[in-house]
Amino acid sequence: MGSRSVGKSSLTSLYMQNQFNDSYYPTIESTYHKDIVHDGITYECEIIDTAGQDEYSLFNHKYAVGIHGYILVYSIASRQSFEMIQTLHDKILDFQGVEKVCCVVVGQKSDLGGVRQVKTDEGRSVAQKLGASFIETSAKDNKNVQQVFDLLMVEMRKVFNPPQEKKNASGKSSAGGAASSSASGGSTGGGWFSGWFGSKK
Ligand SMILES: Nc1nc2c(ncn2[C@@H]2O[C@H](COP(=O)(O)OP(=O)(O)OP(=O)(O)O)[C@@H](O)[C@H]2O)c(=O)[nH]1
Repeated sequence: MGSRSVGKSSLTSLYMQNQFNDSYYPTIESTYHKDIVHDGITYECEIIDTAGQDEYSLFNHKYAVGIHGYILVYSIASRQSFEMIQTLHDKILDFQGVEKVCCVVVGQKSDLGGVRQVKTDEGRSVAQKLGASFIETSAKDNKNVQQVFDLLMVEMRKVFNPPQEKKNASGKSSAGGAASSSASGGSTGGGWFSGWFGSKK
């Protein structure tokens, strides 16, 4: 999610199809499916590329129900798009009725350093304030695109499918590896998140 033209579709299509398009076609909404392997577990993921938002856009309730994580994108060349990050995050919390969501804040178009309006540190500190991960990317230069989705997987795994504690021979607990999580899949408690974030294998 994020303001118009910050590069949400470009990030998604690069990640899904390894394609970048210089032309701009405003998105209505596109949904993609991908099996993502993270830490040895395959997750069936649904990725929704939304239309660009502004502060007056109505929040579509389907972006709150059954969604496990958010990629909030701004352009480093647009302060206005940066200011939308907090607004969007507030709307998400409001609609979900929770105090925290899994989130990655993305400063897109890092190739436009010459017309930068948002410093890297500003992006990082807003992400910190929201308890989110942070990364700057350039879809144009194919820089850090894969990492955006990896970071979100890390955030979501921590919350929805954490490695289980294992007892070792001495009886002491240690964090389990990937295999220990595979049986539980995404059903770590049911409720609103027991949708697609389930392990496949
Ligand atoms: N310089 C530069 N341009 C980019 C980058 N990513 C996308 N663009 C361009 O920015 C424009 C908008 O990109 P989109 O991916 O359509 O943006 P969007 O956020 O999906 O736009 P909406 O659908 O309106 O919300 C296009 O012309 C892209 O080619 C980037 O990393 N650097």
